[in-house]
Amino acid sequence: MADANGLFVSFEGGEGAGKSTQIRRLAERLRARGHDVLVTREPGGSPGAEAVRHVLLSGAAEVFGTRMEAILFAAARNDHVEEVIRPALARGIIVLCDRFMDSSRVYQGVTGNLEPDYIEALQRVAVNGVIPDCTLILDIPAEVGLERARKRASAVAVPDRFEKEEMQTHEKRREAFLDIAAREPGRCHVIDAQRSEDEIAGEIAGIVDQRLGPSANIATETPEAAQ
Ligand SMILES: Nc1ncnc2c1ncn2[C@@H]1O[C@H](COP(=O)(O)OP(=O)(O)OP(=O)(O)O)[C@@H](O)[C@H]1O
Ligand SMILES: Cc1cn([C@H]2C[C@H](O)[C@@H](COP(=O)(O)O)O2)c(=O)[nH]c1=O
Repeated sequence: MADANGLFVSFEGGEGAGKSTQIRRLAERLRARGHDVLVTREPGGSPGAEAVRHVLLSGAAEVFGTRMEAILFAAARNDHVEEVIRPALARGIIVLCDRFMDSSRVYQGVTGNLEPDYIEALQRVAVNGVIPDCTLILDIPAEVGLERARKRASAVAVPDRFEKEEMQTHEKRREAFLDIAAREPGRCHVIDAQRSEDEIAGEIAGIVDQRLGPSANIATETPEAAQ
């Protein structure tokens, strides 16, 4: 479990599901309520892991075998955990992470055809006990998510090498995220990501407030603010 008083929330789902959008909105909401929030992402989130991200998402990684790729994702994750996430949680910070270990289970494990035992062993080393308290799986048909990602890419960036894969592969990933949610209902919440941004943000706010309990609204805990 996560350390000390912080809360560790990961966001998972296919390309263009709306993870970054919802992380931004949740961070704004939590900060407005007096919380200290860290927004981070994977692969990346620490200087070392960002360097690995650059390689993994570029054409250079096309010559890597799936095992090498999985090990690199795990190495980047361990650096991110030890350098950034664990220290933040120990200071009571709420950590919102765009993708985490479930992405490796799905992308390298299920669609990369790696044995579940191999992926799980790598994840144990990578996370070293730091498991999200709550994982929000943004669920959307692959076609809809990719269309969103394509529109965004034409405005800001080129698609990464994972976004270019077959539709069938993306659909298989959607099912794999749903399987994880079914196996770990205490940690995972499936969010229907085809709705409006406001509707999704409202549902996520409710889930996270519940996880935070009585401390959900620090800003209104002073007698003056409560009036
Ligand atoms: N609920 C929504 N309805 C319609 N469009 C949305 C919604 N949420 C996000 N978008 C738009 O879809 C695009 C993808 O959203 P976003 O970048 O948040 O997704 P993501 O899951 O982080 O994607 P990726 O995993 O590919 O980085 C953006 O242009 C965003 O503005
Ligand atoms: C953490 C993680 C990520 N991936 C893949 C999934 C995406 O296609 C990219 C990240 O791009 P994003 O725009 O930042 O979502 O990397 C993966 O294959 N395995 C992982 O563990």
